[in-house]
Order: sequence, then C-alpha cells, then structure tokens
Amino acid sequence: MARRIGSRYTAHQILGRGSAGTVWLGEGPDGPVAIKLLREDLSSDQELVGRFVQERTALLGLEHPHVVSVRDLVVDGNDLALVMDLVRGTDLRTRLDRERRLAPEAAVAIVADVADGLAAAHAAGVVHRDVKPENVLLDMQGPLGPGGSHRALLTDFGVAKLIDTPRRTRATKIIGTPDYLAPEIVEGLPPRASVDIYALATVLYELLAGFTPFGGGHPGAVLRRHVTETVVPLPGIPDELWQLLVQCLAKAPASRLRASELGARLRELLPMLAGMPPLEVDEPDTEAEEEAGEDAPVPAPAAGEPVRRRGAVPLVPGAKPSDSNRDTHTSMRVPAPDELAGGARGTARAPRAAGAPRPGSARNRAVARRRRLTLAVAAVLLAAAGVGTWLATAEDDATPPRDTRHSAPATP
Ligand SMILES: Nc1ncnc2c1ncn2[C@@H]1O[C@H](COP(=O)(O)OP(=O)(O)OP(=O)(O)O)[C@@H](O)[C@H]1O
Repeated sequence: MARRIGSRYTAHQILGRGSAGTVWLGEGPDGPVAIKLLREDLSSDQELVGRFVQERTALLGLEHPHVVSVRDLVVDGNDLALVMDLVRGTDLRTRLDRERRLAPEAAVAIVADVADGLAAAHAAGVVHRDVKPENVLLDMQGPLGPGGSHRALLTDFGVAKLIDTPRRTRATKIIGTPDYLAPEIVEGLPPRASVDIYALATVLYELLAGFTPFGGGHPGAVLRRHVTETVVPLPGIPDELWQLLVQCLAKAPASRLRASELGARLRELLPMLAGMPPLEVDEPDTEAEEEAGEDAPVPAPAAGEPVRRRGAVPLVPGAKPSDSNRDTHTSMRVPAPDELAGGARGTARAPRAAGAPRPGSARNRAVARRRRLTLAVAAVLLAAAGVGTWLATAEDDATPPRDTRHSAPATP
C-alpha cells in the first residue's frame, strides 16, 4: 500500500503511531527515510501545522550522531509530513517493556548517548521538552556499545522551542509528559535546557528501577510530586551513579548538570558498571497509586479527558488514546499554589529491595491489622497481669509506617 508524499517521497509501511500522526518507512531521492505524516483530520489545524513546522525549523542544521535529523518538510494538499533519518531498530520504551529493567552499564551508555545529543541541541539553542523513552530510538544496525547497548538517538522535537523565542503556549498550560516534567514547568516557569536534564535523569532512573520516581496515579498527583517530593534511593545502586541522579533530579534547575557534563560523567562510570546485573527492585505498590488517584486533591484534566495509567492524556487536541501507540502526553493547566502546597502524601511509586515488605500494601495492612487484633486480645488476657504498658508500646511498633518511607518531603 505505497503512498506518494509530495513529489519526492513514497511511504511504504507504517512504523508506528504517535498522537500527532503516523510514522512511515519511506523512500526518497537519497534512499530510505522515516516519514511522519500528520493525521489528515488535523492537518487543517493551524496550531498543529505550526507545531510541525516548528519541529523541523528547530532542528535545521542540527546534525549529530545521537539526534534523529529532520531532512525535509512536505506540504502537499492535505498531507503534511516531516521527513527524518530512518533509524533501523526500536525505541527505548519497547526495549524497557521487554526487559523491565536494564543493567546499569547499558542504561548509563544509552543515557550518555542521549545526553550528548541534548548537548548538541542545547548548544544550538533548542530545548527538547519531551525527553522520554518513547523518543529515544535504538539503532540496531550499528555496532554494539558498552553493556551490549545499541547507539541511542533522540527524536521527536515536536514540542521543542528555540530558547528565548516568544512562547506559543499559553502560560497556564503544561505541555509534556507528566512522569518526566521538571518541577519548574509544573510551577509555570519557562522551560530551559535544564528541564531536559531532569527528564533524562528520570529516564535513567526508570531504566534502572523499571518505573519513574514520581509516577503513578492521577496526572495531577504526579505533577505535585515533582514539586514536593524527593527521590528515594534505589537499592544496590552504586553511590557515584546515585549522586549523579540526585544532582540531575534537583528541584532547583541551576543545581543540575549541563548535558555535556552529564554525558562525560556517565561515561566515566561505565568501566565500574561493567558486568553488573540489573538492580533487584520489586514492582512498585500499584495500590498506593490507585489510592492517590482517588483522594489526592489535584488539578483537573481538561473536560472529558480520561484518567489513565502513566498519567497520560493526548497532547494533540482531538487525539484519542487509540491514535497513539502509547499513553504519552498531557496538556493540563498549571496547578495553583494551594494545590501544590497540599504536600507530599507519600503516594509515589517507591523502590523496594526485592522481597522486602511493601509498606502500605493490602497484604501489609492486613498483616498489621492481624497483629493489632492479636495484641488487643492479648491485652485483654494479660491486663490482669499488669503488662498493659508493654502492649501499648508493642502496638505502636506494629503499626506499619505511613507512606513516609516511600517519599520524603522535599527540602526547601
Ligand atoms: N526516525 C525514525 N526512524 C524509525 N522509526 C521511527 C522514527 N521516528 C519514529 N519512529 C517510530 O514511530 C513510532 C511513533 O513515533 P512518534 O514520534 O510519532 O510517536 P511517539 O513519540 O511514540 O508518541 P507521541 O508523538 O505521541 O509522543 C515510534 O515509537 C518509533 O517506533
């Protein structure tokens, strides 16, 4: 089902779908290409057309081994398409879904590649604004790097903006993917290069842990955690790597490393990480996520938007969940200060060493209830023996810790 795109390109086969359109494997005058074709029903939307134009414009002249270059923009009747370098491989989300967690060496090698790509973009004045595993492509035709990892390339600069150009997005809207949004974006500040560092550090954490540090539950709850909670250490992570992560997840943008420095520091760690197996981290407590979605006061998504896992609603107006391969974006209003001041409720998915008890889980609460019941019965039986004081203390000890182990409030 070949399809002509403009006068120079032919689209042969669908590679994948995003919220704004479909990516095709195509052919151009210089060989195979990837063609991102805007959905027909959207190509008449001037705002989206502008976004497409921006995606290419932002990348003009940006050539780097770790960035997917945009080669051409085609406007032809109802067709609006971006022509990109073809990357033969898969995206990082697909690999992560398959492997659940990556060995630290492979994770660090991939993230170092992306940091190098970001360094080039930042030097050209471009902020990506949507760094996430979906937007990292792995070139499976090239040689393997450290830890058996493939060369990683950053793609989809669809929401990228030239630094310091007038903002096209209204100040009251957040555009991006909740799990990876830097706190200053949530607070309504203009995005600088450091938001990409925060997002990339979130990706690194996710590759190591199998889940993001502040994800889970309602998108509004996720946004608030970025502002109010600090990241909890991953069991077994080498200290040098953890320190880098903490620095790049700093709430204060100025405290984060620059992309070029992050890339260099990560590469320095590679020899130390060689041969290290994936960290043993248990799945997060999904029950806590659900509870968070139910009772946390959060900014409302736009009318009609469903609350979905990974906190995603379509970025593109009119896009339905089925329009995309995955749940990826949000377009929400910036939370008001009092909503953010609600504070950490300890609902973030939290790392737990494999086999360690799960604070706050149904199983754990049931165990705690049973222990309290046993102690209460014992109290009745032993009251006459005058050991009530001991029991009161014991019951306090048996109460599972509130979720404070999951998430420490951020230090100001
Ligand atoms: N340059 C490329 N070469 C090869 N495959 C690509 C290329 N760009 C995108 N793809 C494939 O197409 C899929 C869809 O990409 P697209 O950028 O449209 O969506 P996304 O980033 O997954 O989601 P969204 O745009 O909603 O954030 C990707 O997951 C990837 O598998």
